[in-house]
Amino acid sequence: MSNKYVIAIDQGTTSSRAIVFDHAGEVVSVGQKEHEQIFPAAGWVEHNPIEIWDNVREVIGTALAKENLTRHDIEVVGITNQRETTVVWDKHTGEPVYNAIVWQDTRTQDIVDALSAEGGIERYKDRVGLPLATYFAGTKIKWILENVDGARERAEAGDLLFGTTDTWVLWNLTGGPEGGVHTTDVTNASRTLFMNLETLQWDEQILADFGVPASMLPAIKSSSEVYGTVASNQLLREVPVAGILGDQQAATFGQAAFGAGTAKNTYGTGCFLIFNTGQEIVSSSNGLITTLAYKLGDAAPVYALEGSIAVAGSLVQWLRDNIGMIASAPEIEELASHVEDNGGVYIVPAFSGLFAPYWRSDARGAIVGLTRFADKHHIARAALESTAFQTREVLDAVNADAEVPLTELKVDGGMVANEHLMQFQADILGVPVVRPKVTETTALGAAYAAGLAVGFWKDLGELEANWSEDKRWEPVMGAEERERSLRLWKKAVTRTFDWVDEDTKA
Ligand SMILES: Nc1ncnc2c1ncn2[C@@H]1O[C@H](COP(=O)(O)OP(=O)(O)O)[C@@H](O)[C@H]1O
Ligand SMILES: O=P(O)(O)OC[C@H](O)CO
Repeated sequence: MSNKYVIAIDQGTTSSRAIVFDHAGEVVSVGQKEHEQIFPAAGWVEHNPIEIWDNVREVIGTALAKENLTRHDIEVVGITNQRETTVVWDKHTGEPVYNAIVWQDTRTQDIVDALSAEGGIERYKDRVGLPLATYFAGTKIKWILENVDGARERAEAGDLLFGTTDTWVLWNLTGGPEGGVHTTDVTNASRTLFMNLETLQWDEQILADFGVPASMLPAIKSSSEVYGTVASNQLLREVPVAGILGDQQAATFGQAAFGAGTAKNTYGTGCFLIFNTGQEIVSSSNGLITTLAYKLGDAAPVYALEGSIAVAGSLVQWLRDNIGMIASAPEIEELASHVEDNGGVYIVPAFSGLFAPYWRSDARGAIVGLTRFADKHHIARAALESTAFQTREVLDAVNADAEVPLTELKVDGGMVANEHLMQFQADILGVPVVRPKVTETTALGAAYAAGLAVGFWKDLGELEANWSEDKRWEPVMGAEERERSLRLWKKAVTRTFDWVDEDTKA
């Protein structure tokens, strides 16, 4: 081992981070910068890809500078990313043809409706593991081709490239128009609606149905191999880039959830529970999606079931930015602690419809159970509780699909700093919730994938040994109370259905 460290780039929904890790998996240095959330219309969410790339370069510089590191201290680069968020750009100039359309964006509902007219939303589920939904990248590519002037012609002429933000960062990092590597990994490819889960190749028939030219799509590689080296005009020049994992899969890897039957739940902008099913492709009968967990070089792929929850920490952001109820996200904990319970208030944050296990794009957010008694403390509490209830519903789905119930849940992500939420989560699940010492599991997972490819770490056993428990919350709520509040939550969920119709679209 010539160099001491691995750097991971975590291109997330709210910010980009660069984190330097040592061989023990400990954080050595962090650079982080938020980017603008652009909301051009109700249901539309965009990011500026140029801002994202500028921020990625800046946070790499910050992380190195803080500890006086240079590229010579860094063995390898790993990339992890918000998944599904779609960038289309000109391969000759590197100019995006449109802003990045973010995973939460619901503008492609008409495309989903048209495609599902034949075969319903599960039309492609057997092949790709996903229902047709606005969430996935394929619908967003189609929207860009149909709505950006000249995009279809340029794509058909072979001038445009598509990528999720892993690919956008990799292409720019490795030279952009001058030889940039146009590649993604199996985990990101599995979020497009275009990758066949068995062959791990793009499905030509689905591409034809969507009208998307194959020439736009990146090569699909494993999650852990050398894709290229950083270009000569970058700070990390000549360092190999050797790991890519979508952020939720990266967190699974960083939590050392390697065996079939292991799981983790990440509480960030959204909340995503991933359950490792090993080499088996399990099709859910309970509203989960089937996805890739990871693939290490030439080894067989590892699959997973996933419960995707669109809104978790972003509800806290919404209370901060749109309502002005709090000045910072952590303040919600103090506010919620003023009351013993939610006062009968439930918030169902169906801002982008509801993802797992409902997949109801016609749902929109609701606050129910309001009386003159309810105040901001109850609202704060209900906001936090909504994340815990949504997690309970996806855990129930996992347990129903897997038949062997999970006996504890490993957690990570920005919201797990919230002790109140973690206790309530254990109460509502009825199983312990366990937080590891390193909660930057997303970046750690990408670092691990990259480090394994170049021998910085030798095997999964070495990574497992790095994992250690920080804190555990045991359930204390009685079963009757748990089931009563769950019934009320489910009643609240039904109140959000059927909201989107011709009137709301007008
Ligand atoms: N103490 C807290 N209590 C509740 N929510 C929090 C707290 N701290 C951060 N958050 C929420 O966590 C999210 C940030 O988590 P992070 O894992 O960085 O997200 P992402 O990777 O999606 O960008 C934000 O949505 C924020 O509102
Ligand atoms: O940026 P995060 O952590 O909210 O993750 C976003 C997911 O990858 C979306 O599928």
